[in-house]
Amino acid sequence: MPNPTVLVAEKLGEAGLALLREFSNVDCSYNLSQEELCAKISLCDALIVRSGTKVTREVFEAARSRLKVVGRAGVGIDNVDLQAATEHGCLVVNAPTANTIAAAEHGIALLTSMARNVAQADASMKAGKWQRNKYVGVSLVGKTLAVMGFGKVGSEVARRAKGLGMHVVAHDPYAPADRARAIGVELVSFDEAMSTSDFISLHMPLTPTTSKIFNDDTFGKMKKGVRIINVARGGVIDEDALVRALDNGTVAQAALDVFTKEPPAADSKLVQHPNVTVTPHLGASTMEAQEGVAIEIAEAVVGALKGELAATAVNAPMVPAEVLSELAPYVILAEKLGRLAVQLVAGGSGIKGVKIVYTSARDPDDLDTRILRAMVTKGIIEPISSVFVNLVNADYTAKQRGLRISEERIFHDGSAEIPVDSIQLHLSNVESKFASAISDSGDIRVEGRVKDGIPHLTLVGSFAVDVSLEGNLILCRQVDQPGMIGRVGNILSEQNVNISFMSVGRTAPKKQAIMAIGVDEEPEKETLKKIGDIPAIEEFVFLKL
Ligand SMILES: NC(=O)c1ccc[n+]([C@@H]2O[C@H](COP(=O)([O-])OP(=O)(O)OC[C@H]3O[C@@H](n4cnc5c(N)ncnc54)[C@H](O)[C@@H]3O)[C@@H](O)[C@H]2O)c1
Ligand SMILES: O=C(O)[C@H](O)COP(=O)(O)O
Repeated sequence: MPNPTVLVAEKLGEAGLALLREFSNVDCSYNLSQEELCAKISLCDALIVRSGTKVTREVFEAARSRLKVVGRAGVGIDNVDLQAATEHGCLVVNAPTANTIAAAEHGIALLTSMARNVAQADASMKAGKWQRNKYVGVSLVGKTLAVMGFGKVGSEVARRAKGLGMHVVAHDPYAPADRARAIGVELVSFDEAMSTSDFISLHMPLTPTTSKIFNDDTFGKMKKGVRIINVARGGVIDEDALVRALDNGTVAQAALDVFTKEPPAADSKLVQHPNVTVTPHLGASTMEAQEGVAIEIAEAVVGALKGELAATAVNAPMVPAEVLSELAPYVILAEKLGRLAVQLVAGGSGIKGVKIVYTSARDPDDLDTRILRAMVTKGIIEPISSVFVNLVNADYTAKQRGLRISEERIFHDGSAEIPVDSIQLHLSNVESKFASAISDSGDIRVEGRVKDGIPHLTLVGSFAVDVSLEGNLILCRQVDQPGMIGRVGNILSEQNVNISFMSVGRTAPKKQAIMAIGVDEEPEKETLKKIGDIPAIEEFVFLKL
């Protein structure tokens, strides 16, 4: 396999680039136009951007399924079309933590410099003036600051503002009250935050709900002479309404790091307003934050390219690293069971319903099965289509194909140290090319377990077997009689096919049995035919795992 290619479309810290280069070909091409990006992207396995690149549906379409991961070297993913990414099975990862402090510090820098007219006074002095009376500021101590969006950045801003002696309230419909209480911040309603605050600092993401949430109506609810800081996203403010509020004195000052359109027009009334302090989206731009972000995103992208499940996935379930490592062998088991089950289905017999049954000693809340369900889906769909299925698009792809996947948990009286005792797949309303795979309830049924970290097949239909799920598998149903293992073994060894495992499960001595044989190589058709010709063998199937 050639090394993957990573297109880095915006400036990234050296430490991140070095990590990427260890594993991939890195193409640093900055300031690409949309057309240039679309032209390049079909040659790339990963794309890394900051906030300056729009990763639109057009980009995903132009990638023609090669693009596996988009890494956003920062927090905000409003410049990436997540729906299009998901539909194309492209994972989007971000670097959510490394620039938090930088953004919070920039928020505080804007707050303090705005209150004391630092930028305006500096410009005035550089223009040769000495205007001490013009630039009298306002004090922060004892004033009320409303933090709108009490997430990572918002809570760090709150913590720092408390240190400046401010009274801090916060509004965030999703923030836990105990986190606010721990910092000494009161969570209040939107309207209360608007009407009681001297300073309002914005820290929410740009979403359809927050778009232009600060508009004529909300400025109308604010205390006259309020001061606003925005280091979140320009789009949360209706910028024309803010200019009106500044002009009529409702808003005394604003300090803005972010704009609806970046860069804003040179003659933007907002940027040029005398009561507005602006910076060109510098919140994350410290040496320390950029090195941290570069490393965070490079690790996430390399991990995703290696097929590891990302802990900072934006369009896939976020699964903590410790859960990922604990579930790793079960992830393999789930995919192999799916792969195996679909190969047992007779041609022309479309699969509609799949039930996944987990037996586990864990409390349902302690077992996150989303990855396992995604991997079963991958195992079922990939062998019968050209679609690339991963954690990102598994549910979407299943739905598109009319595949209903349900899950059931059965409590197993064992150790809760082990996340899953067994995984069973039931494929309903299908015929099987290996009749013995049909269980008493009429479904194709396979079951597996993890033993010593290795996935094993433990049940086919109603037959207990025990064979590790590696390489390829031959399943034979035979009349249980001595010498069968030797006969099949001889046929395979004649063609130099190495047998890795063998297991026989029978209903009763001398009755029917299922022989499961693990083989490293794929036997030729002629060899398989010879096995089928053994009189005691009633049916057999060759399965690729
Ligand atoms: N200027 C910069 O360079 C810079 C740097 C870092 C982050 N940011 C931006 O800052 C914002 C916050 O980043 P973060 O890392 O703290 O994200 P975060 O996800 O940790 O926090 C966002 C918070 O906003 C809350 N929220 C969502 N909808 C809300 C609403 N309608 N009203 C109030 N709160 C709402 C969420 O519950 C969450 O707690 C993002 O927009 C991010 O893109 C900008
Ligand atoms: O969302 C973010 O992380 C910040 O807005 C930083 O964006 P940037 O990487 O373009 O500086």
